[in-house]
Order: sequence, then structure tokens, then C-alpha cells
Amino acid sequence: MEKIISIKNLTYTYPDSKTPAINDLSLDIYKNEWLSIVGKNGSGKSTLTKLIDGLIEADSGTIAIDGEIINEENIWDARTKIGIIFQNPDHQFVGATVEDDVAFGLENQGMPREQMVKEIDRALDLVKMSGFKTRDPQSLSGGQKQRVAIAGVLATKPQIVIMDESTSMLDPDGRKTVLDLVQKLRQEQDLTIISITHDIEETELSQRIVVINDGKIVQEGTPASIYDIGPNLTKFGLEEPFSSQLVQTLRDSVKLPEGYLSEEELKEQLWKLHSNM
Ligand SMILES: Nc1ncnc2c1ncn2[C@@H]1O[C@H](COP(=O)(O)OP(=O)(O)OP(=O)(O)O)[C@@H](O)[C@H]1O
Repeated sequence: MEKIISIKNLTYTYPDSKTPAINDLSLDIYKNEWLSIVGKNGSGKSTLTKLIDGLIEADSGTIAIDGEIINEENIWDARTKIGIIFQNPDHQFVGATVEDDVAFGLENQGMPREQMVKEIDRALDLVKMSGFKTRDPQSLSGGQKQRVAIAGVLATKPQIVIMDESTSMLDPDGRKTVLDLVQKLRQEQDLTIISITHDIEETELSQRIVVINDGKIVQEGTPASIYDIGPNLTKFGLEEPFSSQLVQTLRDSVKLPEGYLSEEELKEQLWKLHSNM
């Protein structure tokens, strides 16, 4: 597998703090993977995002993007490879219409108007929001707003999309739509997804999870292997996934296969039990 981001021994302490927010952290992220970074409030997730996006500079250690170690000279170039979707879609809107918003990143790139119109259409089509081009973004639902924000990011053709708690303000339906869309886009547009969240429930579609605590990686593995840690996830300030709690409870009264079961697998097992009754 080809690396797209390689972080080595990264350390960062805020000027007015004594303890490092990121503490000797090393992590490789691979092309086209969906990596979830989970951790409780204050574990260092946002700081890591800011370091990757070059908004703050590490005290020590390196970050390489696409094989090049980031420095003051190439940071602007590296940043064009990254798109970030933030938590609150309202904070990302600047235009009076959906298409103006999607245009924003392209205007910053100085793209000619004709090409810009094509790119806006392409991006809105990818997130299934073409019918909303002339709408005021404020009139959309939370999930629709996040899809427009994703279109704005896709229009600039990044290789890496960082989702910084981007579904935490959405209702369950909106969240599912956005996460399914991100999965589809990852596959079709060959994107690398880094999703940052304090909510373990949001990681089911990712290929790999790293758990961070006090600025360090404390666990790493596939979603199934991380969910298998079960109640011990609370050690890192995380909640045990609902389906894992349910499986533990059900195991007291019914026979279920060993290890973690996803919601779908659990449903299948319960149907089997039900039809054998
Ligand atoms: N501007 C700042 N100045 C000083 N300390 C900071 C600053 N921003 C964050 N910190 C500290 O750095 C540590 C990591 O914070 P960070 O915001 O990266 O965590 P987080 O995991 O993103 O948390 P949250 O989920 O609450 O956003 C915390 O101890 C926090 O108090």
C-alpha cells in the first residue's frame, strides 16, 4: 500500500501550556484508505489536524505528504491536496447561494469562469445537490449543508479529505447519508479520508481506527478489533459502541458467534435465532 501521509515523532506544545498536545506521535496514512482518528475531548485530535494542514508548526518531528516533508516553502502546495470539512456547516458558508459557496474555493484558485461553472456542476452532482444550486444555503437541512460543504471541497480536487467532527451536529438520518456518501466518493474519486471524531459509532465504515489519548496513539486496528475492546474503551474516555453493548447483554441469554458483531451481522444472527424458534 502506498503512503499518502507519513507522520514521524511529531510533538507540539501550545505556547501557554506545559504538557504537549501531541506527544511523539508517528502514523502512516495510506492512499484511498478511510482512517478514523478517535479520542475524547482534549485528546489532541484538532491539534493533529492543524499540524497536518500546516496551520501550526510542530516543535519536532516531520509530516510528509505525498512523499514530501512539509516545510515553510512547500506548505501552500501541500495544502492544495487537502480539503477539510468542519463540524458546523453554518461556519463554512460565505455565499448567498449554494453555487456561490461551492465557487468560493475555486475563485481562490483563480479559475476561469467557464471552467468554474463546469466544476461546480460536477461537484454538486457528486453530492446529489444539483437541484439546489440557486438556494440560500441557510434554507437547507444540516445534512444538505454538509453535502454542499463536501461539494465545495471536492470542487478543488483534493486527494485527502479531513472530516473534523463533520457529522456530529447531524441527526441520525443526515449522519448516515453523509457517511454513506463519503464512502462512495472515497471509492469513486480515489480519495483518502481521515475522519476525526469523539464518537466511536461514526467509525463503522472506516478501514482503520487509531485511538488517541493525551496526544499519543494508544490503540490501532480495524473497527471490529477496536470495538472488541468493548467496555475497556471507556479507559480512553470513549463510549462502548451500542451494538457491542447489546451483544454483551444478549450473550447472557442467547448463543452468538465470538468477537465483535456489526449491527448488520447482529440482525442476521437474531433473524436466524428467531426462525429456529
Ligand atoms: N490554543 C490553545 N492553547 C493552549 N492549549 C490548547 C489550545 N488548544 C488546545 N489546547 C490543549 O491541547 C490539548 C489537545 O487539544 P485538542 O483541541 O487538540 O483536542 P481535541 O481532541 O481536538 O478536543 P475536542 O474534541 O474537544 O476538540 C488539550 O489539553 C487542550 O486543552
